[in-house]
Amino acid sequence: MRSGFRQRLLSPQGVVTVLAAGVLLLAVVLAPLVWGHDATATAVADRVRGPGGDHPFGTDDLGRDVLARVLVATRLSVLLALGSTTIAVLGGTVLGVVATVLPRPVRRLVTALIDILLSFPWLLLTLFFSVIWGASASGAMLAVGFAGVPTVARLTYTLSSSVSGRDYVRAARIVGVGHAGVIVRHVIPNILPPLLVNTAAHASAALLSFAGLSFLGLGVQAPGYDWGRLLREGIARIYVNPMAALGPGIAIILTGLILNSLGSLTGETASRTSPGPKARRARAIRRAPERPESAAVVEVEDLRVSFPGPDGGLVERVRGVRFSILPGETVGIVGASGSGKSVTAMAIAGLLGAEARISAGALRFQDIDMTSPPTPAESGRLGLEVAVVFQDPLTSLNPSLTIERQLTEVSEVHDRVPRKESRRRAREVLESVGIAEPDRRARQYPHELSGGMRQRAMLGMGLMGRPRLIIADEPTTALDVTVQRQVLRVLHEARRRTGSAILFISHDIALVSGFCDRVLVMKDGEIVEEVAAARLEEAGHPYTRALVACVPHMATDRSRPLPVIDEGEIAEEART
Ligand SMILES: Nc1ncnc2c1ncn2[C@@H]1O[C@H](COP(=O)(O)OP(=O)(O)OP(=O)(O)O)[C@@H](O)[C@H]1O
Repeated sequence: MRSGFRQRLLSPQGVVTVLAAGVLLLAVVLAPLVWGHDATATAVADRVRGPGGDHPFGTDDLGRDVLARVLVATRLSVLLALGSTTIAVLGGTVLGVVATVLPRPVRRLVTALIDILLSFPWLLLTLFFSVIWGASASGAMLAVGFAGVPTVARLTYTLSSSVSGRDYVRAARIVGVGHAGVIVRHVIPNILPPLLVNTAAHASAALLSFAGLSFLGLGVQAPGYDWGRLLREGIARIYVNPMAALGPGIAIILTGLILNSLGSLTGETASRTSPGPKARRARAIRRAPERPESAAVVEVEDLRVSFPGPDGGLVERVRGVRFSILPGETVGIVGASGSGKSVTAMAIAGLLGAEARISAGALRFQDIDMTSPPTPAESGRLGLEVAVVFQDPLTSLNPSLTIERQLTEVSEVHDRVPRKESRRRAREVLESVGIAEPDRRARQYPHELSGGMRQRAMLGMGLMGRPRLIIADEPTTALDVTVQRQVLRVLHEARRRTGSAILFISHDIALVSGFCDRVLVMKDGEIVEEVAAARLEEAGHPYTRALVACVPHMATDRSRPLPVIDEGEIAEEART
């Protein structure tokens, strides 16, 4: 993993970038000490000289060495650019990340404000702010910094919104990780690479803006000087000594290039490094009250889920769904894409976003009423007792955390299990889900595992708790048939060992009927039929019969095309 970074570092671009950054750093640190005297010593007899042996860039109108002044100005120019970049990046990142977890109306307000500010050109904003803070070095630093906040905030908001919709963030929420934990552990490590690249690009733009402000007389004031100020002084003498203007100009361009190259190098690095700070939080867990063994794990009565439609109204996607799941039972939901299978399952797990409007006669997991937001203790229990395995193994796991870290999160957050113990347990669980060499695999990142292993690792996350319900949302769709079987076997084994119930979602009625005890058939947001898996052939609803008819069997005539589901025919048949 890190060899990729080494390769990049050892590439011609990497070597040149590192050497150039080293020279720049030396200039920042040493130039004022080494050339400080030459930069300020006046020699009236030598004033306004062109480039020559003693003065490679010539002299200014007080006879001071221009090259020495350009070198000495490196410190102030770079530090001011970095200062304003820090303001922009810190302010923008905090605003962008926090905006993603704000309630919808406030979030809209904040993003609208960011968009309005973005519609003004950066330079215009900078000039506006520099008028507020006055023509000084610190005023210009604040102006350039604050003018950059909206750009960084927009980028951060877009990046973190896309990450916070990922399955592994949803999984972390199930585990009960709060907003701060999700941001620190899951969002920031995954938006860091593009942010770092952007920071470097921002630093080089800030350097330019600073030079611009000083050039206009709004930045660094005499007797101080940065490259922008030197440029301003040099322009006046450009026909006598072009190097007086070109010198600081070249310094600005070279430094901008170094910052940009560092950005791409660092961006690549960040995507391959392990996570940043580790937030740890444990919650008091209220143990589940004793319940009779036969009581349903899941109870759903007249569940309706709506989402805002394109015209602003609500569109009902799940309509009057009703079913229950007993302990240890395996229930399958089949149906066409968009029929509401996932929405139903996510409603049970409490994982629908804030935009979903849920109403139900009853929506209960164990004794937890899922129609209202869970209390902290209930969240803790949900984290331990509901396991979710999503369809896409690549988005199900956080790419910036090792497998072990993702598994131990559950027990550390909820069970206050010491790190060493939860690591031991993680290895046990990995072994139990059929992952060979659990020690080695635990230390790897998701991309180093095969698709089937990632699915099993995801199931392992659920098994780190005390699952009463495993929701498997199309867990095998992306896998080949052999791996599908392994994953199903592991699911089956997990159910046997833990006594957990399974809600298994799939398009594939053959798979569901082979794996589940009972099948719910969904169509257009409704359960049109509930049937024992063994009696699917006797299904009464035309849609179920059509689904079953599409599955080839030993007696299927292979010379003829498989039947196609005809919606019109089914509707007609259902009416009669
Ligand atoms: N957050 C959301 N906002 C708006 N509409 C949504 C949202 N989530 C789901 N829907 C809509 O609800 C309907 C049911 O979606 P759901 O994901 O449950 O389908 P599904 O049966 O699981 O399909 P698939 O098998 O393709 O995953 C779809 O029309 C989908 O577009």
